[in-house]
Amino acid sequence: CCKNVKNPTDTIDPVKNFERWKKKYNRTKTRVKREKRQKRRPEWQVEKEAIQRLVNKYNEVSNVFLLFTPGLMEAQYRQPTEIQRQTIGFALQGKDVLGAAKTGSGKTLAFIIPVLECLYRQQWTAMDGLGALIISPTRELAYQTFEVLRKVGKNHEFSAGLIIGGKDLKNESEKIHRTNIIICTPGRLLQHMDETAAFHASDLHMLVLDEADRILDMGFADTINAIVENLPKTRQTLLFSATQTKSVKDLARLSLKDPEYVWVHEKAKFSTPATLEQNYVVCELHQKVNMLFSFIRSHLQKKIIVFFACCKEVQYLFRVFCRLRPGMPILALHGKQQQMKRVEVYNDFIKKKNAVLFATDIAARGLDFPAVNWVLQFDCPEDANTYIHRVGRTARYKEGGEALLVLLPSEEKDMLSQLQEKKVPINRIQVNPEKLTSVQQKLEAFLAQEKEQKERAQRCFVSYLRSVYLMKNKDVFDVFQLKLQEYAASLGLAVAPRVRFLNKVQKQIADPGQSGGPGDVAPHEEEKELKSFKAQLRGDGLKSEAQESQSSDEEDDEEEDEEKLQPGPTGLIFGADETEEDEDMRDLDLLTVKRKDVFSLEEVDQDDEVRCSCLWWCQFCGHQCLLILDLGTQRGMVQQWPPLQRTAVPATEGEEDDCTSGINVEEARERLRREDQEFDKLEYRRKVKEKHRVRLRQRSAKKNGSNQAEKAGKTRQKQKYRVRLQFSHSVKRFLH
Ligand SMILES: Nc1ncnc2c1ncn2[C@@H]1O[C@H](COP(=O)(O)OP(=O)(O)OP(=O)(O)O)[C@@H](O)[C@H]1O
Repeated sequence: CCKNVKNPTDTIDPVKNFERWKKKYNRTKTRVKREKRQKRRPEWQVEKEAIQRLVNKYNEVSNVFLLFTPGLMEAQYRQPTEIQRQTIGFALQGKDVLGAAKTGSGKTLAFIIPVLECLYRQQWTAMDGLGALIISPTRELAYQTFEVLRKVGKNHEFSAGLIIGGKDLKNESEKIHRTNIIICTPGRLLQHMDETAAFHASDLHMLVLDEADRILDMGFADTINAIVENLPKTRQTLLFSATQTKSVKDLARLSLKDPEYVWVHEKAKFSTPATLEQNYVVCELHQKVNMLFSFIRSHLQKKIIVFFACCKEVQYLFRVFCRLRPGMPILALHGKQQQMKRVEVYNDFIKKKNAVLFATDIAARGLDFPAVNWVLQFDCPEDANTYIHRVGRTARYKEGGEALLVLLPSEEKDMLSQLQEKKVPINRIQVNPEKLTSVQQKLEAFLAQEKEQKERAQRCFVSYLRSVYLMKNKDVFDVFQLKLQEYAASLGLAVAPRVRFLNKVQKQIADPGQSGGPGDVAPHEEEKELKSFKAQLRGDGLKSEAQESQSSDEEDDEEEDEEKLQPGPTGLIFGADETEEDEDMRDLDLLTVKRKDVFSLEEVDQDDEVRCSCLWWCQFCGHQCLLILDLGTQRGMVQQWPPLQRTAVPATEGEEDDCTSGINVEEARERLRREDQEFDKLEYRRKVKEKHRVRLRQRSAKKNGSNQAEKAGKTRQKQKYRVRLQFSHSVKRFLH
C-alpha cells in the first residue's frame, strides 16, 4: 500500500524535478568548496575575515551585540540597556564617547564590551602590551569593574591587571608591561608611569574614565591630566558619569576628540530610577540613633545600606549596634579599614540575603551590590549629586528599591530645594512614635562598662560635629543649630565632650578682640588661626582644601580625616576647664502625625543570633593585592604588598585618639617639622618624576615611528597565537 503514497513535494514534471535537484546540488557544491578553502587557510585569517565582516555590520550591531560575546550570554546579559545600545555602537566605530546615564543603568558593560571588542578586533596578544586602560575613582569600584571584566571576558585570552594602590612597585613592575587591560586608580597608575621604566602606554588603544565626576571631586584632575599626557593621541577615549557636572564637561573637552555625547536620561522627568521610591523624614538629631535601631528592627528580612557622614560614626555605631543585637547581620565599610578588609566586607555583603551595611560615602558611587532593598541616609548628603549616587545603590537595573533620607529640621528646607532642582521626586513621611524604640539606656550601660567604647562615642560626637562644620553649604549645614548635650546623650554619653574648635569659634564670634586664653601660642600664629577659622566659616576653608589635597583613594581621605579636621596646630589648645556635668536630656517629643508606617515593627526575640562580620578581623590585614589574571584560563596570581600610606607623615601612636582633647602643641610642631621634611622629599621626587616623564615621552615618540614597520611583521606573527574558537563560532552564528 505504501507504494501508492506519493511524496507531496514530487511533481510529475521531470524537468522541474531536475531543476530543483540542480539547485540543491550547486548549493552543496559551493558550501563544500568554501569549507575546503577555509580548511586550507590558517585559522587567524578566517578569524580576521569574520572580524572584518563583523566590523562592516557595526551599524546594525547595536541591537544585537549581545549575540556575539559568549561571556555575555553566560552572564545572562541578553538585551542591551539604553546606555549600552546608544554608546556601544559609537565606540565600536572608533569614536570618542561621553556617556551619562542614571545610576544602575549598566554603564560598566557600556565600556567593557568595546574594550574587549577593540582588542579582539586588533587581534591583540600578551606580547602587544597595554591595549586598554580603565581608570576608576575608588579601589572598590576598580575591583568591581575587574570582576565584571573577568566574567564577561572569560573566553578571551587577554591578561588583565588590577592596580589599586600599594608601595612595592617592583613586583608590579615585573608584570605590568605584559598586561593588556589595566583597571586602576589614578594615583597608582601615574606612579607606574613615572617610576616603572618598562611600563609604557605608547600602543594604548582605548582609555576609559569611569565615574569621571567622582574622579574630579576627589581632586584627581591634575593626576588625570598628567596620565593623559603620557598616552598616545591616537587612542580612543570613553568617559562615563552618572551625573553631568561642569568639571566633567571640562575634562571631556581636554581628553576627548569630537566626542559623541550620549546623555540617555537628559529629557527624563526624574534623575533617579523610576523604580525607586524615595521618602524623607524630619528627625531631631538626638532621635536619630533610636530611629535607626527601630528601622533595622522593622526590616529584618531586608538588605539595607546606611550612609553616615564620617568614619568615626560608622565605627562607633557599628560596634554598639552589634552589641544591641537587632536581629540581623551588621557590616561596616569605611575608609579606615585596610584594603583587604574592605574587599572582604564588600564580598560578604554581596553574598548576604539580608544584612545591614553601615558605610561612609566610599560605598556611595558605582558599587553594585545585588538586591539592596533600602538605602537609608542617616546623615544628610553633602549635595544633591551625592544623594543621587547614594540612593543609586538600590533600584538597579529594573529592580525596585526604597530610599529614606533623614533630615534635621534645620536641613530640610534647603536640601529639599536642591533635590527639587535636580529632579529628584521625594515625599515627606512621618515616623510612627509608637514604633520607636529607645536604645539610649542600653548605650549608657555599654559605655559605663567599657572605657574604649566611651572614647569611641566621644570621637563619633566630635567627628560628626566637625563634618557638619566643614560642609560647604552653610544654608543646609549649621553646626550652631545642633543641640549638643541632647545629641551626646543619644550616643550614650552622660556629658557632651568639649568641642574645642566650636568653643573657640563661638568665642571669636562673640568677642573678636579677645585673646585665646591660657597656654596660648604666639600672637601672629593666632592671627593666622583666626583667619583660617573665618575662612572656614565662610565655607571656603578646610573642606575644600581637604578635598583638593586628597591624592589617591578614599581610604586615605578618611585616614586623614582626623588630621585635616583639626583646625590647625595652634588653634585648638585653649584649655578651657572641664565643662560642668549637665543633666542628661531625654527628649522624646516626637512627630505625631502618621502618614506612612515606616516602622511596622513586630516584636522580635531580643536573643536572636547576631551574626556580625567575623571577617572584620582579616588575617591579611596590612596587605593589598595585585591580581594579574589570564582572562582565558581564569588563572589568577595574587601578590601582596604593604598598604599605601597616604599621609605625608604617619600619625604617631595615640594621635588619632586626640580628637576629644585638642592638640598637643609640641606634638603638633614636631609633626609640622616632619611634614616639612617630607614635603621637601616629595618635591624632589616630583622633579625626578617630571624628568622621567619627559624621557618617557621622547621614548614613546621614537617608538611610535618604528611601530608602523613593526606592525606589519606582528600581524604575521599573530597567526601562531590565535585560538579563539568560541568567539569565532558565535560570530559565524551571527553572520549566517
Ligand atoms: N544588558 C544587561 N542585562 C542585564 N543586566 C544588566 C545589563 N547591563 C547591566 N546589567 C546589570 O545592571 C546592574 C547595574 O549595572 P552597572 O553597575 O554597570 O550600572 P552603572 O550605570 O554603572 O551604575 P552606577 O552609576 O551606580 O555606577 C548590574 O548588576 C549589572 O549586572
